[in-house]
Amino acid sequence: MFCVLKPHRWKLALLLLAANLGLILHLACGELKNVSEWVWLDIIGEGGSALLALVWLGLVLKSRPAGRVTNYLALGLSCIFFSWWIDSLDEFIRLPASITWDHWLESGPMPVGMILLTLGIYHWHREQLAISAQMEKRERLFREHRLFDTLTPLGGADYLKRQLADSLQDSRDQQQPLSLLALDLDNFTAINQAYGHAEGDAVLQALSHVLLLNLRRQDLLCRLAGDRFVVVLPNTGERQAQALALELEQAVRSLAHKTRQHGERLQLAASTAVVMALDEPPQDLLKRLNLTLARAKQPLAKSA
Ligand SMILES: Nc1nc2c(ncn2[C@@H]2O[C@H](COP(=O)(O)OP(=O)(O)OP(=O)(O)O)[C@@H](O)[C@H]2O)c(=O)[nH]1
Repeated sequence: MFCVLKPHRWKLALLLLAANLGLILHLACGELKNVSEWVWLDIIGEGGSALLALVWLGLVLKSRPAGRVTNYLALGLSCIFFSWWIDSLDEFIRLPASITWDHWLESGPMPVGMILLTLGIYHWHREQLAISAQMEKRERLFREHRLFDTLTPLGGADYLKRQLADSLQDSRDQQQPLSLLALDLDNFTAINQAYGHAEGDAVLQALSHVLLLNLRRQDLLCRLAGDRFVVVLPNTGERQAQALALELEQAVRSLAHKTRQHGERLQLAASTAVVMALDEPPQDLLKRLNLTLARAKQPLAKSA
């Protein structure tokens, strides 16, 4: 408790000094009342309020980081405590009727304290809103993180569907074409069988990097499943998408991936398909893309 309050020791020492000065001033100018004159209800009410203000101050200082907002709150509560403290002193000490400064000491700090406290609470509220917004952003990032593939640095199927829905909406709003490109490795199963699953994983990782390097800034590459990748191409018509697909096929053929065990070069090839988005839901567009890809793969399947 005390080490938490350590950064605020000067504020607390000042408050203690002010409270003691008030007491000394009362003792110097007045005289102690007899116990029979004490009004217990007032003592408990005023003294209890002063004590509670001290507890609030301790809790605020303990739970908040030092800074501007904490200073407002601490100063406000200190003023309120001081007012209640001076108020409770006249329950024990009688001051001559000619003295008026005790009214100033008693009533002056209260409104100042209330204003400072209000300012502090207002800024605390704004601070809390900023923290909540930050937390929400982090939570969203975390949620999106789970939609990412564990093998490649790419989004998975769920992420693709989400982004596709947004891209379709953007393309409708901006009246710009949107195309989708699918790329599937040919005979990837044979690589897994000949060199093992881990080597297959390494191929998929290398492939994802090569594809990323060959795409534009605005394109979004995702791994749909296994050896199938899908690219969302904003502001792209079918011809441009087909040209990009040919470039990607070429890049895959040129990829000189070497196996980890024997350093043997793997001859890779991929099939591609392209569709342009119509006014349709994301799942229909993906279905059309998969069908087009299946048709592109048909000659390969027959020759196998
Ligand atoms: N290494 C590895 N293999 C995977 C992964 N996910 C799926 N696969 C394998 O990828 C292969 C995909 O099979 P297919 O879709 O028939 O692909 P393919 O053998 O390339 O056949 P075609 O596409 O017709 O040329 C299967 O053998 C899966 O076991 C993965 O994360 N890592």
